[in-house]
Amino acid sequence: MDLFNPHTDETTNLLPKDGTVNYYGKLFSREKAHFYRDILLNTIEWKNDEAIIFGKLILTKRKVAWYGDQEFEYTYSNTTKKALPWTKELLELKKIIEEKTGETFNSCLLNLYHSGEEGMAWHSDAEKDLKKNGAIGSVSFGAERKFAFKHKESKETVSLILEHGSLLVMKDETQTHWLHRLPPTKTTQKPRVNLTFRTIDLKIL
Ligand SMILES: O=C(O)CCC(=O)C(=O)O
Ligand SMILES: [Fe+2]
Repeated sequence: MDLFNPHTDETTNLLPKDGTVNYYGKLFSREKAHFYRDILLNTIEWKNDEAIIFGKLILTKRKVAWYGDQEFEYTYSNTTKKALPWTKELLELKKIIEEKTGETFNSCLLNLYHSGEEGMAWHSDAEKDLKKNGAIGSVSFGAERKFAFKHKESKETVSLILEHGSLLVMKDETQTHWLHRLPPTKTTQKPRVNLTFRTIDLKIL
């Protein structure tokens, strides 16, 4: 199913069952979105992501960065990362997303896709350090890209386009029952910056 339904808004659950995904559309004017895209490209400490797969250290083309309230250590893909302190713009964005969604976040994982050739494979964000069923606020700047969900059992899919300056929220049981991915595409050579605001569960650290 493709969701290009003009009647959906941020109160519409895009998933038919087993989780909640809300698309808020563009939160920023074109100018403001350009401003955040450029400042994030230039001020974030981007690094190629490291993963250990079958015992081998792999470096991704995509770049990542992790920021948070304190120096949390966060483990995924068998590697441990330490959060950097918030930058001015990340704190501004965190506040805007918290006010929009009524949720709170204590960390943010950022992804930089240099062009449409780079994407992210099917996965769910249910690492043990993340608050269970906590909301994830995903903000996109730069190239518009398709984003897709696939139910783990029924294999149903739902997809949408993430626009420049937009917000998507995944919450409730979404990570337990659905995978998501950012498919690679030949339709753009332009970069995209994605921010996923998350809550690390401090009780288990
Ligand atoms: O780039 C995106 O929109 C999604 C990134 C993502 O799924 C993740 O960082 O876990
Ligand atoms: Fe994800």
